[in-house]
Amino acid sequence: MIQITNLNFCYDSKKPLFKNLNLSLKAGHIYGLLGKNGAGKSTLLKNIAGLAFPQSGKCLINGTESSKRLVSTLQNLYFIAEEVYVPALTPGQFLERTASFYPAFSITDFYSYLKILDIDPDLLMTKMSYGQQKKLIIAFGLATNTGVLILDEPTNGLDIPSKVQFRKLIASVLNEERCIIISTHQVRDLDSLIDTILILDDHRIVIENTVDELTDKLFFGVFKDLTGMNVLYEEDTLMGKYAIVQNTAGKYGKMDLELLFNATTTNSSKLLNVLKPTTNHA
Ligand SMILES: Nc1ncnc2c1ncn2[C@@H]1O[C@H](COP(=O)(O)OP(=O)(O)OP(=O)(O)O)[C@@H](O)[C@H]1O
Repeated sequence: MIQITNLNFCYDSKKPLFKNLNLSLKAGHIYGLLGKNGAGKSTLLKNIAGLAFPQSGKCLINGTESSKRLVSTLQNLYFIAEEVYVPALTPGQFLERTASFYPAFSITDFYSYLKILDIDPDLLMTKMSYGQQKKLIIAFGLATNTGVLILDEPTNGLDIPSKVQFRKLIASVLNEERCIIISTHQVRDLDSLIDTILILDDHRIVIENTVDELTDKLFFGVFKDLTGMNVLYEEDTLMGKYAIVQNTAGKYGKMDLELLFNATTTNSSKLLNVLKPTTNHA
């Protein structure tokens, strides 16, 4: 659905942000995009959405370059930026003016999402708190029913009950035709939701694996003794070593996204070598 090939992008020619970045995203998945501050997550999402333009390389959505900003592409794409800005309209007025840009928009879904997220449909959006504004835009984005839904740090500003509702809603709107990409630092908010992990580091995507692929190859756990194991990353804890080891025994374990992120962004070569054979760029 989304195909990025040899993407080169920089804001300042002396500081390239992406160097020949490649990525392939399919419908029917929820992708979690992780990376350190300044790694370029928001910029990558903007390139996908046709809001930033590559110096070279291509970003295709269903075979069309998103930088062309064709109506057919834009009406099938919704991008929720990290910072939301709202006009002085009620949700109903906002819907009347903008929903028609999205042919698959569902008014029923919109009001139902507002109810679930506890948003007053009659309140002026500018009179809402930041968290309420963000939830309103999320409700609108989900109701567009676009094939591509991009959310940049969606849980920032959401309280705990709203995060729970957000997770439920996202899981409920995924279908075989929809590709959802979520960038986040709040890994604990989303680790049960994301089915494929993307880690952006050092100008490229270093991890592009499903959670199943990762838990097949890696085992996450606390160990008293790591002798004889292929230790890929370890942190000291009071209970022993919290480590990622190569899963040679085919054991089933739960992935710890935070530990994976720390491993990838500190010293990743051993870990990446273990993942290499199954890294899927299809
Ligand atoms: N409009 C812009 N003009 C110039 N430089 C920019 C612009 N937007 C972002 N940058 C720079 O590009 C780099 C990547 O920024 P970006 O916001 O994409 O990173 P990020 O991974 O989303 O960061 P964070 O996790 O802090 O939100 C940063 O060094 C930032 O300063």
